[in-house]
Amino acid sequence: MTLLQLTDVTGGYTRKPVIKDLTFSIGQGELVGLIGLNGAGKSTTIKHIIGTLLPQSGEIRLNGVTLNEDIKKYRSSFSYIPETPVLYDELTLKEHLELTAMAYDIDQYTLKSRSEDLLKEFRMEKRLNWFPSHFSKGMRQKVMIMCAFLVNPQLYIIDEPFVGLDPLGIQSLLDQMDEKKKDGASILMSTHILSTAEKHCDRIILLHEGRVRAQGTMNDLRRAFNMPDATLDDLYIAMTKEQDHE
Ligand SMILES: Nc1ncnc2c1ncn2[C@@H]1O[C@H](COP(=O)(O)OP(=O)(O)OP(=O)(O)O)[C@@H](O)[C@H]1O
Repeated sequence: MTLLQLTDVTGGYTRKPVIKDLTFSIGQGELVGLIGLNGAGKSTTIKHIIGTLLPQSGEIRLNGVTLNEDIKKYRSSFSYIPETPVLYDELTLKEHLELTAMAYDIDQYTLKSRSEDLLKEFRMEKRLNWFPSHFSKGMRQKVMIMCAFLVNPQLYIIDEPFVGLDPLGIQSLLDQMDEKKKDGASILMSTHILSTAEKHCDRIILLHEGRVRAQGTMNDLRRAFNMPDATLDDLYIAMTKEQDHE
């Protein structure tokens, strides 16, 4: 079943569009990678999906509704992990988790049991009463990740999840993502770590200058580029060369 559907979405920050005629979908239980060069429009696409930017034309449906039709249903269907962590300086890690629970109507019992698992998984149990100013970059990222997983939504939207995490943190995140997928949740992640994307994504969307250059499984992409044995790195470089010819 389709959870997220973008249809001919054009949008950006000014009247000049950054993303153009984007059409793609994410099904239940799917991990989809959003891949493209710096400036290709990955973060801009994500901003449209989470509703901080509105499409100039086209439509985004999540769980069957657009943001305008049912803002509550739309918003509660996803959680978002931004590229740069956004934390409250005056709240401890524990308070960040509590605030998230409050915002999403998560009861105390669920908060406690989910938090315990996440704190252990991300090796943050001893830092519950710390403030963000004492966290390293990776730890700040982990706070955002834990808050997103605490919510247990149908769709996770993750912008550049692996930057700043140590190898254990990356493995924990991949494990969490795998577990959520098994429970039927969907994940959209943008990343430049192509080997990880190739290994873990069910489908990949290759964005090029704001348009979908190709999408599908690795085999679909290989066919689209006519490169039968290519890795995602090979395909990516081929796409870059297309740009150089223009
Ligand atoms: N706040 C903004 N206002 C105006 N233009 C912006 C803004 N943010 C990004 N852009 C422009 O939108 C285009 C796409 O940027 P975007 O951040 O979506 O790329 P990206 O694919 O996420 O890149 P990266 O891999 O570097 O994160 C770029 O040309 C960029 O200059």
